[in-house]
Amino acid sequence: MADPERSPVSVMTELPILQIAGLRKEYGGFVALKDIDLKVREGEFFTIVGPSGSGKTTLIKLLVGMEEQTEGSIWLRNTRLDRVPANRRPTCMVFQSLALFPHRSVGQNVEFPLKIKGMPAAERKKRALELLSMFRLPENYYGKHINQCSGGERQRIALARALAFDPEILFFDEPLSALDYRLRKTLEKELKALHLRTGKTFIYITHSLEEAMVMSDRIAILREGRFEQIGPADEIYNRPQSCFVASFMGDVNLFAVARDAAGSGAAIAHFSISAEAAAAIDIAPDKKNTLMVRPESIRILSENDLADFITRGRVAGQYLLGSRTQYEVEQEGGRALVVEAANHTPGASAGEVIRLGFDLKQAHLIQEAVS
Ligand SMILES: Nc1ncnc2c1ncn2[C@@H]1O[C@H](COP(=O)(O)OP(=O)(O)OP(=O)(O)O)[C@@H](O)[C@H]1O
Repeated sequence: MADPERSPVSVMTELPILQIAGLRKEYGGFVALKDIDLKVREGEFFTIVGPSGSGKTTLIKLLVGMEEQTEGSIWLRNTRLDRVPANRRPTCMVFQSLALFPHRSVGQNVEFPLKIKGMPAAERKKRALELLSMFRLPENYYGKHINQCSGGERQRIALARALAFDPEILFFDEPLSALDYRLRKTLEKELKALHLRTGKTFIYITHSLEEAMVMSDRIAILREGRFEQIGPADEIYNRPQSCFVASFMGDVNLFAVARDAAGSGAAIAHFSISAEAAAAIDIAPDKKNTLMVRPESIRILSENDLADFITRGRVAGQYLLGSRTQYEVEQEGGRALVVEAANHTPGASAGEVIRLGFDLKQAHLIQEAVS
């Protein structure tokens, strides 16, 4: 039996900075987290994404010591982190609410962790100014009050204060969700740059996949208290292991795949399929087989264009997305397809019946256990 006092990875050559083994959390009889196993590498930007109620906040609370797990263990390198009291953990949390002291100056806020450590005043000020300049906040902000600062500036101050703790791991609980779109986009890039500059381990939670994709080395998708998939952003986007993950990562087309009438190849309702593609799809007979195609992989075809999968549909909606246009196309049988085309390619207009197609290499086969 495994020794609960020894890190389960102590034999590995590269020790993860954080390891979670068999974590479970129950509130009364309700299971909020189950079977959570995870290894995070030193210096990684790791993001946990999941819908509301999936258990993101619960997981972060266990990691920072605000809640106690029902089962399992949490390790910081070779130390049982879950046995260290919350105020002594070498981690720091950045909240959506930021938790800054509103009636204190910017300088006092940033210096707070340094004061706790007993750093002399002059040294504290020097370090606080360095941290402020790291976040492009000029020196005169040092004496400003928090309530004189904008939302974006407060966000930067909270980050400067978090770094002043010099934590081993920084945890972020949806820190950008209250900000407007432009500011969020700017701060996403800043956070990513900050991560590269500091080399610290960041563990970030969000319900926004877009945010996760921009910043993360790896993403974990949390569903009903369990990890559904963990991998680099492009793998989660292009090769999801379930329809849940595929749909969670933006617009997608999911087609049920069945055997064709001859029983030798694959068929999808209302699509004509090339013989090569039909034969190349390896249907698992005991699983639910679904072909996933992202909107940008479906092309609007002229009458002579070829593709592995071809169908027709009527344009029901048309939405400009900057340099691309998204079309909602109704196929025979009532199914709606989502198609995106660059604006410099031939488009279509509302009500028009168009020919559409995609190739097998742009599609991804999802095979899931039938529940
Ligand atoms: N203290 C508690 N007592 C009972 N149930 C709780 C408690 N805290 C959370 N839960 C439940 O656990 C589940 C997970 O909650 P959690 O807050 O971790 O989800 P979340 O993914 O962070 O959601 P959101 O994105 O809405 O913040 C939810 O069903 C929630 O109702």
